[in-house]
Amino acid sequence: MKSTTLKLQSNSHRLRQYFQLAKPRVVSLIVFCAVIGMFLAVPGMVPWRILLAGTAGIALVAGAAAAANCLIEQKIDALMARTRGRPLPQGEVNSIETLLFSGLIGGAGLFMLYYWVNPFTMWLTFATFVGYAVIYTIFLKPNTSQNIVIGGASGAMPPVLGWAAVTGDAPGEAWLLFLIIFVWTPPHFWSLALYRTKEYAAAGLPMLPVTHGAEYTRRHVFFYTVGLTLVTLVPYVIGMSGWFYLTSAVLLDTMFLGYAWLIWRDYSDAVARITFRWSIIYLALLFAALLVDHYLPAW
Ligand code: HEM
Ligand SMILES: CC(C)=CCC/C(C)=C/CC/C(C)=C/COP(=O)(O)OP(=O)(O)O
Repeated sequence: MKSTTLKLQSNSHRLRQYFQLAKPRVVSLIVFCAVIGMFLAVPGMVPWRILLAGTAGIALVAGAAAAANCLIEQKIDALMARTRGRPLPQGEVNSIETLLFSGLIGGAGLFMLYYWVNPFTMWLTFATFVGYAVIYTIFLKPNTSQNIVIGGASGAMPPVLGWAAVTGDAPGEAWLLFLIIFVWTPPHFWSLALYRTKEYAAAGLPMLPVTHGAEYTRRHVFFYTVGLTLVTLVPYVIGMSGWFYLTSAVLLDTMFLGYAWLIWRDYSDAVARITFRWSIIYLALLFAALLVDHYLPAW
């Protein structure tokens, strides 16, 4: 009896470790943005098969990409306080197990997308996987301070994937949502990098504050946030969204600009931490506003 309980406990511990490899918190916001892309693609309800298989497929492939990133970066992860506790540096799982896990869930996700959604979405999602797990993780991240700007393209793909899942197409509106996440990524990441510069330097990663200094990075956070503000107004300007979205975007942008201004002109690690946390809440609320606006009667 006691040994059965212990075995169950250790099984659930192992499951939790595998779950952690898939970076579940980041992936949940990615999936949220993809699902909103699905709803924005059509006037009425998204067909259930597309909603369920599309969501599960994109989540599985995003989780596989995150696990592949953990596999490739295990040595670097062991060097940084923020990432040291991950399952690979802790020895909770090994490289082969991680490879199998990533291949298995990624393969299952691609299969679902191909057969239950459409082949176009499967190929786009596969390209996104390669963009993050190979191009960003192996080539960009260790080699250029623009790593997250270029690599941000794969993180920005979810709304396009969602849109493609429903329509089999990727029109301009979907790419506008892509652009929002693309321009959001630098202030999101660089605010974290600013208060973790020493860790990145110790790990030998050429993140912007390591290569170009804090002042340069702080200015870039501010100007990217100005760019983000402008891009987030476009859905209203082109008639894709209405007043509810515009009001929400202006409020959210004002907060973000306020934090970004403080980062530039009155920096403290505490402000950078808050800005990083805010960037996540901001993106979730902005996409939620797009969704609510989509179903509100025209104002
Ligand atoms: C190249 C693009 C990106 C980079 C370099 C990046 C980097 C990071 C880093 C370093 C963290 C800290 C995780 C930690 O505390 O251990 C983080 C957290 C987070 N990121 Fe990003 N990110 C990117 C894109 C995205 C995208 C596209 C999304 C969602 C649409 C996203 C959502 C999140 C969320 C929700 C968290 C919080 C996770 C938590 O609380 O554990 N990120 N990001
Ligand atoms: C198929 C699909 C939708 C894929 C999505 C790709 C994906 C998981 C993008 C998220 C970006 C992300 C977790 C960046 C973390 O940066 P990092 O890896 O530099 O952070 P770390 O230092 O925490 O590992």
